[in-house]
Amino acid sequence: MIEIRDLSKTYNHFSDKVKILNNISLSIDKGQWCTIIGPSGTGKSTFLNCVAGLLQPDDGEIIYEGVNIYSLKDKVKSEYRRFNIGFIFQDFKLLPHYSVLDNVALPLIYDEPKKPLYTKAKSLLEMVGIKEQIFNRLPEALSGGEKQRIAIARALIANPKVLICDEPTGNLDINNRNIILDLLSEFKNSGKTIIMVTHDEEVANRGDIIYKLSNGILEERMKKNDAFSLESNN
Ligand SMILES: Nc1ncnc2c1ncn2[C@@H]1O[C@H](COP(=O)(O)OP(=O)(O)OP(=O)(O)O)[C@@H](O)[C@H]1O
Repeated sequence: MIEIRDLSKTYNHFSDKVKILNNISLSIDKGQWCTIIGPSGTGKSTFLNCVAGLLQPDDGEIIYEGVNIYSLKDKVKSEYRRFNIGFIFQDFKLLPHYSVLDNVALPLIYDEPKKPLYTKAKSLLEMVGIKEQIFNRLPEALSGGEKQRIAIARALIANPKVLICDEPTGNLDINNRNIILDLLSEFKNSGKTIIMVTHDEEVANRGDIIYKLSNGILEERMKKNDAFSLESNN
């Protein structure tokens, strides 16, 4: 279970202060797939970054199974995140000087023996539909969709309990999108938790619960067949 309590975040733009998240409280059950939608610039990535322990909120607590991550020292927090929380960034954040295979293996390079780690990395890459021919390429020689799938494989390498995804299918064609959605469904069915931001209605409807972020507040939305269209909300 993830408890988000009274989460607030303000950005400063010179003398202006803009409140992006306004006292958000939310519980996400273990094994739940929670989707967040909302117009561009409303703070969805900010919310995910705060929840993942990557961006210190101004106020509030983020509690993973009793662990308040912002009360941990930086090093302990990074370790906690590394083994419990997988994060798929909207802009992938692949390391430019490392190969596809190294990018996927790197999170655990100091923790696991190299041979089984690389075997696991290869099998994850195959699961997301990346062919062996590009395992040794650098990220600059990849398409957006390939980068996105590699970022997904990297997020899964440590077998995290929670996967936080910022538009994980935004660059994918329908076939690859469906491969990733099936993989995420499998992840969820094994008791893991997903928190995902998306602009794609079909992707949003794969979640158990949908929230819309606007004006700093999260509101629960009805799912497909309940007379709402994400188009009109974005
Ligand atoms: N580090 C920062 N400093 C100041 N303002 C920021 C910072 N990061 C984001 N913002 C602003 O905060 C607002 C929310 O940004 P955020 O990226 O969280 O939105 P979003 O809902 O994820 O957008 P999108 O759907 O376009 O990805 C935007 O107006 C953005 O310009």
